[in-house]
Amino acid sequence: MSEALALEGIEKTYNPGRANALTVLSGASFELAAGEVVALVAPSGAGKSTLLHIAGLLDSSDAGSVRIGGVDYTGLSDARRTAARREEVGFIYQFHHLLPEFSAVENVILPQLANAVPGAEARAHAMALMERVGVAGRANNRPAALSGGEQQRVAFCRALANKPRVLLADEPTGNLDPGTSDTVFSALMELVRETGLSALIATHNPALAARMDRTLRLEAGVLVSD
Ligand SMILES: Nc1ncnc2c1ncn2[C@@H]1O[C@H](COP(=O)(O)OP(=O)(O)OP(=O)(O)O)[C@@H](O)[C@H]1O
Repeated sequence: MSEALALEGIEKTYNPGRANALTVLSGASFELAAGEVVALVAPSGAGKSTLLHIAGLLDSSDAGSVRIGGVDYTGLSDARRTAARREEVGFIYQFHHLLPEFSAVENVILPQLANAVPGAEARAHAMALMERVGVAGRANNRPAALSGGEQQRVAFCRALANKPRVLLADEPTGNLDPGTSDTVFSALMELVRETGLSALIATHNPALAARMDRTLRLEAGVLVSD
């Protein structure tokens, strides 16, 4: 199976050399195969968000390497890393972070325009994604007019709009009540499976973790496979 994402020996210390220095990652390594969906589980504050930000090239590590699609981005220019982030990675956060002044469908179209997809094609793709997760009927509403579950479904569509190689999600349904979380998570999993996407999904919820292919635990700065 080919590799979608690989971390090797990732180290990260906040405030290095200071009295409040905090080592969060101390040699974290793992590989995500193409099409694999992996749960990332750890106690609060253990460093899940830090790890996801480094894996998605939003933050740099102090040591170690990040490969996406076989390309090692360690030490590459900010321009290369920014382009890879836009083309290869989709992010979903606990809160939707949709742009409030744009409609739901426009939020899904915008990242495609940044990748030079023609407008009509971007709109058709956005509507197809929104149809698949049951929010096409809300396409022309602004995020504030949508329910929490609908907002998060639109955020899934936005993350998948550029057909990324890797999806990174940080508690993607953590902000929703348990019932809504379950149905919205099912919609996400269907979308991920249909598109054959590789995903690393942080969750505190053991029932959601059990629905993924395997679980990685972040313990004392390293990743341990269950
Ligand atoms: N920019 C920063 N500067 C200093 N310390 C930070 C910074 N970002 C995170 N930390 C600290 O690093 C540790 C790991 O944070 P991180 O957000 O990665 O944890 P997490 O596992 O995602 O937590 P949670 O599950 O609560 O979201 C925490 O103790 C946090 O306070």
